Amino acid sequence: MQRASYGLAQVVVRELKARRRLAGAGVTVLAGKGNNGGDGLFAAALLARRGMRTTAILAAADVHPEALAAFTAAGGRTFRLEPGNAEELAVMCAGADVVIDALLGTGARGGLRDDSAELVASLQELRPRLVVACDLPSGVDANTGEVHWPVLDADMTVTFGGIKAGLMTDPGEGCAGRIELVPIGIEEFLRAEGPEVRRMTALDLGSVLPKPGRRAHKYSRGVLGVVAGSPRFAGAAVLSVHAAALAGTGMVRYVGPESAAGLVLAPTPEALWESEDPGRVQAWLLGSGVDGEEQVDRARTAAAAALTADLPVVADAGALSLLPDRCPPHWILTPHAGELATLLGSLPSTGEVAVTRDDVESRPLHFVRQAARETGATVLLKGATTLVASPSGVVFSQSEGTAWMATAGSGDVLAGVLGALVAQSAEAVKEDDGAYARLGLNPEDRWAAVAAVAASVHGRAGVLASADFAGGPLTASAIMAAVPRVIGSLNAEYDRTRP
Ligand SMILES: NC(=O)C1=CN([C@@H]2O[C@H](COP(=O)(O)OP(=O)(O)OC[C@H]3O[C@@H](n4cnc5c(N)ncnc54)[C@H](OP(=O)(O)O)[C@@H]3O)[C@@H](O)[C@H]2O)[C@@H](O)CC1
Ligand SMILES: [K+]
Repeated sequence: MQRASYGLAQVVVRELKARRRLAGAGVTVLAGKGNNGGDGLFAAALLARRGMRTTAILAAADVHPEALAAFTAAGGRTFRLEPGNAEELAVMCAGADVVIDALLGTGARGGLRDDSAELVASLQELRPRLVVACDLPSGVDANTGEVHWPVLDADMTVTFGGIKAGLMTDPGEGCAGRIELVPIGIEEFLRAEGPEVRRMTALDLGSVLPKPGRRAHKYSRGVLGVVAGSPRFAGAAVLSVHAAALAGTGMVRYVGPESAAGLVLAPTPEALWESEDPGRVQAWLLGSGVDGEEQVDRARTAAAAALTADLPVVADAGALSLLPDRCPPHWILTPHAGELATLLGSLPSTGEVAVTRDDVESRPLHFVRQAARETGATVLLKGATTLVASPSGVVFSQSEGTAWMATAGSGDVLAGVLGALVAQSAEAVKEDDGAYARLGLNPEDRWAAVAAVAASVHGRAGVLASADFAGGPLTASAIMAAVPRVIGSLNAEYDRTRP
């Protein structure tokens, strides 16, 4: 607890310094009855000893006694939250340079209640200057990221020992701001337990991104068959094929109507076109923009061929309705929240209970796991934070992108990047001592890692492309154009820093 509160106080000092508000700063801590409130009060005591004006709002009759004693001994003022004074206290809190939210931590059941809920709802409206959440924003479920409103949106969350699953999963992640991890000595234990939700670091990405050997040729580097687009939605095929080519696959074979093929080949003359059977491929990308009987038939034929030949498949958009009864883990589905709701509704186990887009957005971790478990496929759920679940329950969370990426065609680019990585990675995933095995993943969970790599590369490409425009808006084409630079810099960083 001392390490946690010391780490919290240090981060607050650093943050105030960066904002040039350190001298004589006003600090208010909202303290609940558990150890989270204790951490907040001990941290505020340290800040009081540095000369800051510290105030505690005590949200329970019996807060952590030692922490409260330390706080008052350091000169902190206390106010008790009582029926009827929440609004008045909220106005007072809003004037502070920093508000520390230490109402509820990992021991919470449900969300803020009664007066605490009223205080936080009022304070949220008043938009305090700087909010730092202690361990996690109060009201966010540490294990699932599900949120019991109201929650005070944090600018940053100082979390202890390990990054909780709920801070890597929306909607919780959306309330947490920047995450700062403070080690408290339990990290080895947590590592042994294995993380609930994983996140690929730049080093992880560099270790698994496919790199051609000296004797590589286009066939050895992975041939991707693509059934995408249609006369009506030709753009989806144009984008996914070009993105796949940029993400380093040896060759793309496009299967579709001649009218779409003309458009596809114009920006990507490297691709080959077949109206029907494309010959040998290492993987398939099915679905983006597939529409109309003929193109749906091509996607269905390719899906059946993939199943027979045991080839990996990326199933996007239209192909989500062409799945076999049971998919293998090397089928990677890429729905957004609305498509996942539809998919879940079509499964026998959930068909009785309608799942809506809102349900998926409120409980993405729950539903992505359910979809993977029940389809047998690896499921990548697109969103501000992209979650990837393997059928065994292993989950990756990647959140590198920017909100500007919520633009038409962005998902087609992701599908193309993922298709390219899948076509190139099929051999590496099978190796017992290869890069994926070194991540400590069982073979069936490695496809989720491949999908997480694609999500991360896509997100990083969006950020890089937006930076080219001083952080401005993006098109899908701009995201796509940045993909080779992202792959190049991740590989270079890995070569520079690998163990
Ligand atoms: N674990 C570790 O190794 C370390 C943990 N550390 C810290 O401890 C924190 C966890 O502390 P914690 O277990 O005391 O939980 P926390 O959330 O502060 O309080 C829960 C209490 O509040 C109550 N309560 C429950 N729900 C409620 C609700 N909805 N609304 C109102 N009240 C509610 C409930 O009491 P009850 O209602 O059952 O009487 C319960 O007693 C963790 O986040 C981190 O900050 C660090 O110091 C480093 C090491
Ligand atoms: K908290």
